Amino acid sequence: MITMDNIIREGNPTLREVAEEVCLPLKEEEIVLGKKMLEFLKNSQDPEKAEELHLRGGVGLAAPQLDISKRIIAVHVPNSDPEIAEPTLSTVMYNPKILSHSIQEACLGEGEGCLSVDREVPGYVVRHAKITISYYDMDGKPHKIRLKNYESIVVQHEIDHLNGVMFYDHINEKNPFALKEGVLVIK
Ligand SMILES: O=CN(O)C[C@@H](CC1CCCC1)C(=O)N1NCCC[C@H]1C(=O)Nc1ccccn1
Ligand code: NI
Repeated sequence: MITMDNIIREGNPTLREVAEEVCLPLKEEEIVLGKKMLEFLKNSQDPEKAEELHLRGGVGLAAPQLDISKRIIAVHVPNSDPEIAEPTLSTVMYNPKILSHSIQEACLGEGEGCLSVDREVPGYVVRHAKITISYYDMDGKPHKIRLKNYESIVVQHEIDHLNGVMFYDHINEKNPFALKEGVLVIK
């Protein structure tokens, strides 16, 4: 089972590498890894398990964060409505690829963090507001989906990890909270 001890921190060169695509059909170990990444996210969002296992709550995880330089990400985005248990997006993506994106940009009003970054880095991380992505799931099935708002931000943060990009690379150094006209701020 994945715990915080398995997550590498900034300074580890793997976080700055461009990860390798996985080959289809997926290897058994790549399917098992995907399942374990998704399980980590679910555990991290379960109060009891998170406390017991000392997990920081996460909505996304990329294989490079486990020192595995492969293009595999997992996302488990809970519904913003606490009444609804069903997550809005919960899946493992192999070879995720942004096919197209909106001109409009967006950022999280609270900025971003990263399980591989043990410090606060204030500032807006401006990303594409909407993206169309392709990926393969654990069964090797191809998907093409459109994402917007919070899910779009989460997936972009994860795909960045596959390209050696950290969230703070996007923050305006001169004025971290500078916002161009028309950038959507997501609460
Ligand atoms: O690459 C992947 N990562 O680095 C884990 C990150 C991914 C998100 C950061 C911004 C967009 C994707 C992550 O999840 N976090 N960042 C650090 C601490 C907080 C945590 C988080 O946002 N938790 C959360 C949010 C809502 C509900 C439940 N938990
Ligand atoms: Ni991260």
